[in-house]
Amino acid sequence: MDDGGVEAGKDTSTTAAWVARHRRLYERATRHPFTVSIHDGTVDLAAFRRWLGQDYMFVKEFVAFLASVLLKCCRQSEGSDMEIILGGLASLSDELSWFKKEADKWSVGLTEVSPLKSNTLYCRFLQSFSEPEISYTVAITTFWIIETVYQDSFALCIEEGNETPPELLGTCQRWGSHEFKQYCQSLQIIADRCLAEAPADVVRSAEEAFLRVLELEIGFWEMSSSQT
Ligand SMILES: Cc1ncc(CO)c(N)n1
Repeated sequence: MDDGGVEAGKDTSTTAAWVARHRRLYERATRHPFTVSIHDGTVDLAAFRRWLGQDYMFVKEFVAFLASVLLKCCRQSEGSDMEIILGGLASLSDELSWFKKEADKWSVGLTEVSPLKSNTLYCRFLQSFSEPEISYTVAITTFWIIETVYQDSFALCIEEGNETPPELLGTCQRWGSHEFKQYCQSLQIIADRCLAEAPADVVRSAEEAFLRVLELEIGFWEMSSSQT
């Protein structure tokens, strides 16, 4: 069987194998023209402001999603995963305050923002995780890839040689930092452990969710950068 050498083996984690196998889609999500334009310093600030307002709404829904991941964790997992997820949930409190401060800075009225189509679609996907039938393995894998797309996207914008506008560096640092990367890696370790123990149909569902997140993230960047 020719799998391009990216099938999960003893040395490769399942999630790493998926990133390799779906490299092009992964890069469309993490090297999108919108975030690349932040890195290049050519970003349309109207698009950035649109992203900010939409992402605030997304993060509020993400809180509920994470609460459902936490609940599944408490019900289905022993171990120390709970502390990591709880830490992530707690840091969203800080993040919501940050959004409000940032919105002030950019004169974005958060109360007047209504969700655009791609955001609504993404939020609906997040809401579907409140179903108890969706397993902890699928949920934690989804959580990992959602965070990782932002981590990878914004890490580019603070890499050496970036032309990122100084007033956007705080945003990029929030998700692009080494600390956030370590957090994503701890989620990846949990996801891989769960996937290694999961039956094949659960692994298949988790890979489908992984792909769906990449598509939704691309849609979210598209929505932010579109002129309408
Ligand atoms: C759309 C989107 N994806 C991922 C994250 C990371 O938390 C975010 N804030 N927004």
